Amino acid sequence: MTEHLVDPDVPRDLHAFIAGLPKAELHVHHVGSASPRIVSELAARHPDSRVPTDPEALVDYFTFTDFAHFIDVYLSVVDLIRTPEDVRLLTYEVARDLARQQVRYAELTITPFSSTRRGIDERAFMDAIEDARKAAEAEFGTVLRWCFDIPGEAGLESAEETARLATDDRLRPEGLVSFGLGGPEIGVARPQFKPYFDRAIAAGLHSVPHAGETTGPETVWDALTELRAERIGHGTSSARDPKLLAHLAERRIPLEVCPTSNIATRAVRTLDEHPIKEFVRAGVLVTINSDDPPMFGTDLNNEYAVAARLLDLDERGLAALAKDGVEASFLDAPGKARITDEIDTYTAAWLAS
Ligand SMILES: Nc1ncnc2c1ncn2[C@@H]1O[C@H](CCC(=O)c2cccc(C(=O)O)c2)[C@@H](O)[C@H]1O
Ligand SMILES: [Zn+2]
Repeated sequence: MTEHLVDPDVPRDLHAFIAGLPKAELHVHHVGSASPRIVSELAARHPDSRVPTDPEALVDYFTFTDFAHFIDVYLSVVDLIRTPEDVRLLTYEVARDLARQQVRYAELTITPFSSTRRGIDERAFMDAIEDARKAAEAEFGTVLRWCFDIPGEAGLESAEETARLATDDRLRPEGLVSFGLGGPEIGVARPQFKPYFDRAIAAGLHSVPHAGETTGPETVWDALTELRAERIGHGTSSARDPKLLAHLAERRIPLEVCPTSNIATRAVRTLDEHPIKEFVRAGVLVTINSDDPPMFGTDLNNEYAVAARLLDLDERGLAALAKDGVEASFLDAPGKARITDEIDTYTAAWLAS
């Protein structure tokens, strides 16, 4: 258990239960998962960068005044990833961190446009992530899948490039399962990305845009109707629209909730004001995720502890939440059954001990 992440309002044995609970992570960004050790190693390699090399100094560097500041800092870390070997190392180390938390399956959001526009060869980029994915599965037992997201603020050029990389049979990596849209939402209307989502969906990819993180519920409606979203990244502002909540519940469209992220980017003021309780009350399928864990001083286990506190969950409630994450994933049925059975076996043994 990472000591600084022990929530004093959550019993220690519940933290221990969470630490051993098999889990799925559905909303976590590739570069945003770089540990302080990796970030400082890359920063030392590239002394022209403004990113601090001292892991202690990173805590201050990763304190954000608002969402725009977060994206600015995020891009300074993106700037540190310059070679295919940087990409491979990052991906492999992210898998190691996930495996340590008993994450059995993760859909990692990758922004290939940010790397190819910075000069990394597209073929070498795909080979690097696939090589890391296969090594991680063989060595840690954690299954990784990819979501390629459009960095919406970078414009339609980035949408075109992301759709091309995701749908070209010669480039598209085997681990790719979904297509997303990230970055700031203000001034970046979702409907303009419809043709790119149409292409990705026609190529067999699932639609998982961010929506309603920093703008209102109308953005979530746009993601549903225009981008045919099957899950919503964050969807925080959905709580302001009862019709939308009813729609999400009825259609079983999961929300990828990342509570600590919403506080760190100042999308929500405090954890106690987080709308997760409203989502559950409305019958919406809630999944718990970490978004950019080291940048937000969290990890997936801590997000489960936060959820336990906000939703007043015991071991059975946490196991149900973990199973909802598996259910909402894009794993095949046997893969889902395997993790769900593991969760049940683990929970029964814990409660019997
Ligand atoms: N909570 C989050 N909510 C939303 N997105 C999040 C979140 N966490 C991480 N991201 C990531 O932020 C990036 C944004 C990148 C971006 O806007 C941009 C704009 C202009 C140029 C370039 C460039 O690369 O040159 C990039 C995306 O990669 C996205 O995956
Ligand atoms: Zn995100």
